[in-house]
Amino acid sequence: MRKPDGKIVLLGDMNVGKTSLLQRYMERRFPDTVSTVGGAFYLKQWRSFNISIWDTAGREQFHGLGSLYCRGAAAIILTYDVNHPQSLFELEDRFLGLTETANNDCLFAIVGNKVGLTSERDTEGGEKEGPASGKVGSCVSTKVPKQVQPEDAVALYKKILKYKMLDEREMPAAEQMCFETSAKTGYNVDLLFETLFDLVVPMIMRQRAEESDQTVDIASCKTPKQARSGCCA
Ligand SMILES: Nc1nc2c(ncn2[C@@H]2O[C@H](COP(=O)(O)OP(=O)(O)OP(=O)(O)O)[C@@H](O)[C@H]2O)c(=O)[nH]1
Ligand SMILES: [Mg+2]
Repeated sequence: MRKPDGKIVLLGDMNVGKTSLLQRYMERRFPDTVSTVGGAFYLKQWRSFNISIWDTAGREQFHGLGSLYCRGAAAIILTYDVNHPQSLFELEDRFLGLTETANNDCLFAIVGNKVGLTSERDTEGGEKEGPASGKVGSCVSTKVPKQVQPEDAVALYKKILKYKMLDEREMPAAEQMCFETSAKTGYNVDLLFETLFDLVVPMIMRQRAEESDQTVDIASCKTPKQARSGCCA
């Protein structure tokens, strides 16, 4: 298998929908998930480049692995659940510190997943409590009001650039890098991943160009003996 040319890592609290987002994008479906153990990756070919996309476990017990997965990352997707403000706070408190091992010019996307989440309420207006409640009746779906607003994500993005001492003028704008998604319906999921691929590809090309500048072409190098002229050559 060819070594990936670039790496993108999904980070965020358990249950925010990291695995679901990745499966929605790569497999075009929204299957039942189980909480991730450790990490796993998909390979995506984008133009002529191979990009690995890493899914990580949000569970506290796997926290220590996060910085290993972030090593050499070109982009990190910090994921939260728009219905759980705590999951946004956790990004700053618990997950940002794991990104120290990423590339110096690593990009950050802030993703609020589960937009348009609905809860089923019966016609009396009470919230459906699931099969155990024993309630029977006609149900209507109502949208759960979002608990986290896009401005909160934008504020976090700007804070991250400051924390990383990255120049805001040289980085993609917050509006380009903050997304609201639904892994369930697919809303904005392609946009998220493909925006990142398009940003990561020039980084890979730049890195390659820098590496080839530093490479010494042994064949074209003359040994001191060959280079010398005169009677002893
Ligand atoms: N309604 C709705 N549910 C979602 C969405 N995304 C994920 N879920 C549900 O949220 C739960 C958790 O999703 P996962 O993708 O497993 O979450 P995770 O972030 O990978 O969790 P860990 O692996 O434990 O870190 C599952 O029951 C999903 O079906 C979404 O966009 N909308
Ligand atoms: Mg998972």
